Amino acid sequence: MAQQCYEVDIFVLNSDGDLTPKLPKCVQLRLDYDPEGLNIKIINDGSIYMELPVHPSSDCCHVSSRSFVFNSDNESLFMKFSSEEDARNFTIAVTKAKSGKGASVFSVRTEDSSATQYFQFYGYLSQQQNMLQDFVRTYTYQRAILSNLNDFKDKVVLDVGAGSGILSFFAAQAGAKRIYAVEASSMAHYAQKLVIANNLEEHIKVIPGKIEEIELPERVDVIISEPMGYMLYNERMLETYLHAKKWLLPGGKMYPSRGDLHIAPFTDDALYMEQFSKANFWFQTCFHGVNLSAIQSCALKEYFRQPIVDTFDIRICMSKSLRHVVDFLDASETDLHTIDIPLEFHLLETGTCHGLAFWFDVAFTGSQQTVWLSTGPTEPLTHWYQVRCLLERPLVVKQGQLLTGRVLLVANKRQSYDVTIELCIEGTTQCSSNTLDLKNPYFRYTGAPVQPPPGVSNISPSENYWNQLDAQGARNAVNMVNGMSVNGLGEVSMDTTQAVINNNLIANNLIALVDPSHLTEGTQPNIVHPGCISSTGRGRVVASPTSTHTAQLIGGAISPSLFSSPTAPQQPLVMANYPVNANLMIGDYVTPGNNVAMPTYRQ
Ligand SMILES: C[S@@+](CC[C@H](N)C(=O)[O-])C[C@H]1O[C@@H](n2cnc3c(N)ncnc32)[C@H](O)[C@@H]1O
Repeated sequence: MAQQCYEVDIFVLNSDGDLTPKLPKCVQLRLDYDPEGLNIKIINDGSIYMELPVHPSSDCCHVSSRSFVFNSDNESLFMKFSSEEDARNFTIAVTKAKSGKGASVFSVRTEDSSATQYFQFYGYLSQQQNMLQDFVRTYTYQRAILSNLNDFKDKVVLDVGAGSGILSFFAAQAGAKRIYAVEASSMAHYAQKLVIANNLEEHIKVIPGKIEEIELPERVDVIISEPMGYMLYNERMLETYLHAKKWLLPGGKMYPSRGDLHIAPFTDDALYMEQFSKANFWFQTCFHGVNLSAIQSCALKEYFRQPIVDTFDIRICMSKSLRHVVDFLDASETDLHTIDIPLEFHLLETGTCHGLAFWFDVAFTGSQQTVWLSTGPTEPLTHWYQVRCLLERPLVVKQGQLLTGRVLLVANKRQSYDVTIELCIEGTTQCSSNTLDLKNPYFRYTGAPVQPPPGVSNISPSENYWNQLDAQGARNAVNMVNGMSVNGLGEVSMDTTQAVINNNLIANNLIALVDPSHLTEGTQPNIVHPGCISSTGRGRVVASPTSTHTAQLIGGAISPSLFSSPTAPQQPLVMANYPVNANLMIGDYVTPGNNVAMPTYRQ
């Protein structure tokens, strides 16, 4: 990590202009990058004696060709450098940190308070861990990179917003020659520690700082990043990602290469009533003797300004989703300041439209393979969930009608967007609109499995349930017949793994895929592909988000058929040893060694 160090003698300058040694001997001054500017660390005998943050209002200046004065809270420190050159370099760095603010694209578009809170958030290991433990996210990135070795082998890579450095490590695994891992939060220190501990200093260069403010020694072949926020655009980090293209060589690649925002009208009476009822608290005319009703309408506005972050059954969508595509190779950062998306939906059902649902997919278009990462409601849940924007006045619509309108996203200085949704029923005068604050979403996800919307059963659900159970019971009734496993449906299996899966996994209700090679009678299997239940509840277990290997979830466990399937992974990657009696629940997000708490930020 680029760091500047200087040998200095430090004195206290008193009000008469006299100097008294602060420390008996020469000490080291170290200049560390800080998200708000710079941090001067006084190092005495190898440990930090004092820290002096430098920001635009810091009171300091050079006083001769070899000295510098820094006024801290209660004293003036006089620093005497061992050479004029050191003093000059130190002064340049401090002056730049003091005045540099306001100069970069990032600082012009961001309020200081927002940036401080944002980078503090990403400076926490626990927050990086939450993202790392989003298995769908992390594994898909790894697959996208490792499936396209040609794009990485011996190439120079830039990791935009490297965080813990995980994507840089994936690029190193793919054989990249050099990787610049740029990270603006204090997480850069930890990334550097990981680089050293993994013996990759030759390949991964951690650069603390903002993409908009750092310099690289060369241009790069590939840019990798995970810049997506809620509803794709929240955080405005996509602009940072696009800004980074100033370092991309002609013909270079972007991972991801494209983002699709999906938008669909939805119906959800329960959600609408929930928000309405909360606001109705203010409708009381005698709350402890006080009439609150004068501000009920303001409360309603406030609640309806909050986008809802959670997941839902796709069947609440009243038409096919519309897709708004951003090509990261073509787009420029200013394209994302105002995003105006015209809408046209052909309604598939009659009912009440309560607003618009949003989710996004990104594609990694490599030269060997294209890999998709989806946050859609039909896919395994990620820490981005889905987002819904409610209308305060819902629209009653009929099947076959055309719903038109627009979504207008206007970027703000709080690293987010003001979202306006407008919907009109064609051929009528019925229109409704709302403006929401994406920076302040209502995080509604509880972990409870999603419910299908009422009224979608066309057969008797009770009978259907018992029929399925009967079939599964017969399937589980495995007997050995002439050395072969035969189940109650007469299905034959030569594969000993099936019996073990039946005996252990189904019995213990584990939702994860196991390495078949470890499945021998009586031993505990290694879990190699911890899966994630799709948001449709009893849907699929995904073997690997990038593969097509899926298994049906039957009675709370995976179907053994995955392992007899010709498409099953031949050599599954061993991710972790997982105790077979781990107490996972259906719908739990499964990662090695942990059940993930979903992050509450990315806002
Ligand atoms: C969503 S996290 C991704 C971290 C890591 N790449 C990963 O995939 O786990 C985004 C990271 O980008 C950093 N970041 C955001 N804006 C940045 C900027 N303008 N310059 C450098 N880093 C930035 C944040 O501090 C955060 O650590």
